[in-house]
Amino acid sequence: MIETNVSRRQHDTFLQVVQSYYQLTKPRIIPLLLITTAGSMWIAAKGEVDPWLLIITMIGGTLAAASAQTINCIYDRDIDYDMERTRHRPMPSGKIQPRDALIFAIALAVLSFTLLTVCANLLAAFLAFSGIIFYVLVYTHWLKRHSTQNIVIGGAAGAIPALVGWAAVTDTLSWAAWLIFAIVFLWTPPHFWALALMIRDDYAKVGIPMLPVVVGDEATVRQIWFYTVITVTATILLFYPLRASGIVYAVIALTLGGVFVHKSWRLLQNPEDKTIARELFLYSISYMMLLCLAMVVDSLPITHHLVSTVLHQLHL
Ligand code: HEM
Ligand SMILES: CC(C)=CCC/C(C)=C/CC/C(C)=C/COP(=O)(O)OP(=O)(O)O
Repeated sequence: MIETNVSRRQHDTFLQVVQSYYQLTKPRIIPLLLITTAGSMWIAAKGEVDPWLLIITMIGGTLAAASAQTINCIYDRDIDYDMERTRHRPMPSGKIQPRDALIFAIALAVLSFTLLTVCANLLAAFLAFSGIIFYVLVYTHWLKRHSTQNIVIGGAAGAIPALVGWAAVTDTLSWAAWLIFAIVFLWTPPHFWALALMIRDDYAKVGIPMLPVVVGDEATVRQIWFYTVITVTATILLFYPLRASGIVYAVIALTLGGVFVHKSWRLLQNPEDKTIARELFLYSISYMMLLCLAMVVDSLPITHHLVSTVLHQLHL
């Protein structure tokens, strides 16, 4: 009886440790990073992605993003302890020691680099690795605590998975790859600042110069509006002039973009309204998810077939 209780306790402890390491990687953000990678891969492969390459790239991307987030958690453990939202993360709550977390992060980075090099290509591996370096050095170390442009410039790290996907398929980077990168890059300010409007006081408390803390709500929503409009404009360039995606993508991108611009416009009219800010933040996530899904669907051979049949029927 006593033995059973002891082993159950050990089992519980083991599970708790695994769970803490899992939380260290900020796992809820990773699926969307992978969706941008997938959108890029499908366009690069003209709708016919090698399933094995897809799985490898997803695993390699996950490991790289998890490594980057873990190092960010180590670096930010002081401010994470002071903020309500992040206080219960494994580092500030003392569940994991910084040294152990660093070993974990290095192991993840090495695994990611090795896997992508061996099973995809060196360019994809280097890009994923550069994502870790950029997120840690440029965003977390250099900009996050020192500039209101922290997430604009630092946001480039979050757009790198799109390049990883393209590189994994073609072993090169084209204009279309850079455009998908630009779309995620330009989308990041509306995504994050909408949230930052809601949690401004938390950031102010720890002295992080997020835009709403420094310039206030009105100036922030003007920036959100600007970036939303150019994000939506950028999405259309994939259809014309690049012609990397077709009409199905263009229609979906315009529809999703219209809603994005509308929500951003409402916020511009009501800068203090936290409900609208929250709506915009939540929509930004669905927007990116559906936009990438549209890239995938549009690239499929069956979609091309259906579109040409319809155009033929319409004598176009
Ligand atoms: C510098 C750039 C970015 C910053 C500062 C940022 C910041 C944040 C923050 C603070 C949250 C709330 C998370 C929480 O409550 O713990 C969040 C949520 C989220 N972010 Fe971002 N983000 C950035 C870029 C991205 C990118 C590039 C993606 C994916 C393409 C992304 C996807 C998400 C998702 C899916 C959520 C919702 C997670 C949930 O369900 O809780 N973010 N972001
Ligand atoms: C290819 C590759 C490895 C790319 C890495 C991309 C990456 C990890 C992007 C994450 C962006 C993000 C969610 C930042 C959170 O900011 P924060 O850390 O300031 O948020 P917090 O306030 O919740 O701590």
